[in-house]
Amino acid sequence: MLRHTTTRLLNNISTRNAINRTTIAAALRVIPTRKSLATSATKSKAKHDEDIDDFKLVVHTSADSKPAASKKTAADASSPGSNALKYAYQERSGFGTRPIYLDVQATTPTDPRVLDQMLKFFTGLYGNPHSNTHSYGWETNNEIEKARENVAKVIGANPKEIIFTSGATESNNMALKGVARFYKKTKNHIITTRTEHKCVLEAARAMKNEGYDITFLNVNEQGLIDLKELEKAIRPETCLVSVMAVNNEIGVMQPIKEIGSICRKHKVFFHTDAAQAYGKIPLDVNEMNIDLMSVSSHKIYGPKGVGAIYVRRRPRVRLEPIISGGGQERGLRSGTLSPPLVCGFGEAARLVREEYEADSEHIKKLSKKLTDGLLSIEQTTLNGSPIHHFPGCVNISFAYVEGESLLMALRDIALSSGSACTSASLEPSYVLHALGKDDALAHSSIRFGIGRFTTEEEIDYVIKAIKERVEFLRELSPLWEMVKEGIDLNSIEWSGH
Ligand SMILES: Cc1ncc(COP(=O)(O)O)c(C=O)c1O
Ligand code: FES
Repeated sequence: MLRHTTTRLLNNISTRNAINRTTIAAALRVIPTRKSLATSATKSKAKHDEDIDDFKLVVHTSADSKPAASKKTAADASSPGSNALKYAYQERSGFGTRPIYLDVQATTPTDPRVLDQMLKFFTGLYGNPHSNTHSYGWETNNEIEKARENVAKVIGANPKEIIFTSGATESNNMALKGVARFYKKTKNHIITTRTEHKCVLEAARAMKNEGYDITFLNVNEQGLIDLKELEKAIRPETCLVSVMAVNNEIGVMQPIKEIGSICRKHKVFFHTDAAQAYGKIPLDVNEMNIDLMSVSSHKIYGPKGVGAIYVRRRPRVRLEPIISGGGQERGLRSGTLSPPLVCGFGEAARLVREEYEADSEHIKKLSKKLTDGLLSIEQTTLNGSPIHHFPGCVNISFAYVEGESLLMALRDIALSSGSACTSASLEPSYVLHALGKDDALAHSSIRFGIGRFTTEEEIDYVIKAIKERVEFLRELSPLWEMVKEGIDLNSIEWSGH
């Protein structure tokens, strides 16, 4: 019955068949008809009807309610394209019109096949997987162990080395705090980098407050650490090196295998935050000498609120648990597991292996198209190494355009700047700063995330929309006017007030 509901929701896609990403993407969204758009425009109907033949891109955004506003906006500069989609999509899921989703580093949509696997745990299979005195417990536990195997296979690990957690944030905290606390009698030094995710930086800061010494490695202008600097930083009292595999803001891939061999040579444990890398780039814990790895389900089309930490058994890594209790998960993470989440994660992990080639090829192709399209706009730069780079994360600076204004003008595309506009703080991205970008450039940078369900039509639309809106915003900028006149802005002495 529930399976039927999901299936109906998915517009009769047989979720057991091999994936057809276009079919699934199309089932999740439908291009709005003129009629539906016309009814959504409540005000100035006459004006709207008049405009209906040259729809403004903005009418499909959250600004839908005021499509006929007289004030000229950046989006007014845009007009429908030829190859590109005419409009951002509308979802059929009952959540109204939505922008195109290009924020897959924040989270990915749940794959319908994952949801199908999860539903049975809310109905028949409700046993506690840790109950070992009856079949309710055994049957759920069997499913959990299948999930563990699927999660382990992606990185060449033994299933016994996988500990389920609530996500990569918890796993990162376990690695940094757990290892450091376990070895505190003899070791008190942790090495990490300046471009880690906040949860690693904050966990490191917490350990500093507990008296540990922390080295934050710098990165070069490409976003890469220097291996010699890493080797020099290792001391006899270093307990852990933690370096992320793929950066969430700029997609830069650190040389994980080389870092692993340096750490092994010096007998220091190596942890990597692979939240953005797991299932997306090749990772093998043995080949790369990785001792601990954090992964997250919702970055690979699985449910949110679940993840795992890989903890090597030989040579054994010891860590002090941060959650105490009934001793589940080898005593490292107490608490009853959530079977729907864990098994959804397991199915997502099975699918990333099965779809690896197709996903990688799809993402690479769309990424090239997007990058080429956006870099053809003058005065734009790709942030981070173009070579050591996961193509599904493209971060571009648009000089002389304020990031906030650009995001405002792009409300029909769900994007993130990784800077002030998307967070409560007013600081530009610390990651771009670490690469040596100045405030202005860091402020004009946008991250584009491409995933399994992104379509070529969406990319065509995005390229066109960005070109038009960057041009429009630059036309409003006195700085841009000066640049066009050939004035060297660095030669100007600005008067202070
Ligand atoms: C690199 C990185 N580490 C950790 C996390 C946190 O993952 P989770 O949401 O599973 O806690 C994220 C997610 O934003 C991430 O991108
Ligand atoms: S304040 Fe938003 S990008 Fe600078």
